[in-house]
Amino acid sequence: MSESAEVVPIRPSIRLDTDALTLTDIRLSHEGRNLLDGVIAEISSNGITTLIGPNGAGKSLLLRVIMDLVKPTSGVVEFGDGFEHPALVFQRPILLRRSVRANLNHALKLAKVPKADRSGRLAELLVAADLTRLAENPARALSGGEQQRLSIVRALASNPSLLLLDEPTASLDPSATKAIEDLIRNTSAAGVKIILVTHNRAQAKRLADDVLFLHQGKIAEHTLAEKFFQAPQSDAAKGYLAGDLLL
Ligand SMILES: Nc1ncnc2c1ncn2[C@@H]1O[C@H](COP(=O)(O)OP(=O)(O)OP(=O)(O)O)[C@@H](O)[C@H]1O
Repeated sequence: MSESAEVVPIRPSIRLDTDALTLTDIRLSHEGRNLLDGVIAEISSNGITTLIGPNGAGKSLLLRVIMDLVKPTSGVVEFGDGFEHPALVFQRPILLRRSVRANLNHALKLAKVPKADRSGRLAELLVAADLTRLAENPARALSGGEQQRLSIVRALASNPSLLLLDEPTASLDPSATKAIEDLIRNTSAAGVKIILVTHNRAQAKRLADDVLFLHQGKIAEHTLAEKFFQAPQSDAAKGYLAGDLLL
C-alpha cells in the first residue's frame, strides 16, 4: 500500500455476515450496576455456540435480551437472514400438570401447527426426546432429565431456527446429561442454531463449535472452541479455565 493510500475505517454498522446474529454494544444497567456492559458479538447462524463465564457474569440476562424478554438500556440485537423464531429453554422450565403428550400438543397448538399435521409432528418430537413410551405419563412425574428433554422438544414445536438453552444439564447425573447432549447434537445437526449456557467446562468442550466467554457483563473472548480451550487469550478466561475464583 502506498503512503498516500486512503485507509477506509471499518464502520461497526457494516455487517460482515448477513446471516449472523449481531449484538451491538448491549448495555443493561440496574440501580447503578452495569449488568451488561457493552456486549459486542457476531454469532454465526450455524453450529453450537457456548456462552460461558463465572456466576453473575450476565449469561442468563444476555439470553433474555436476545429473546426480547428483557429490554437493554441501550444496544441492538439484529437477527440475520439465517434466524427465525428464537426459542428459549429456561434453567427450570415449567411443564403443565398434564401428560407428556398434552404438553407437546399444547405447544404445537400455540405454534399454530395445523391440526392435520400435529399428530405426526408430535410423534417426531417424542422420538427426538426418546419419550415415546412415556407419552401418557404426567409430565411433572418424569425424572429431571426426562423433564428437561421434554422441555427442549417442546421448544422445538415452533420450529425455531435458534434455540437458547440456559444450563439444561444443571443438577443432572452423567447418563441424563449424555441424553441431553445427544439431543442438543441432533438438534444442531438438523440445522437449528444453538446457544448454550453451561457451567460444565467439559460439556462446553464436548459440544461447542465456538465459545463466547462473558466476564463482568462483557465478552472477554469469542473464539473457536478448540482455540479457546487450548490457548485462551484473556486473563479472565485463563483464570476461569485454571479454576481460579473470578470476581
Ligand atoms: N431481574 C433482575 N433484576 C436485577 N438484577 C438482576 C436481575 N437478573 C439478574 N440480575 C443480576 O445481574 C447479574 C447477572 O445475572 P445473570 O443471571 O445473567 O448471571 P449468570 O452469568 O447467568 O450467572 P449464573 O451462572 O450464576 O446463572 C447478577 O448480578 C444478577 O444478580
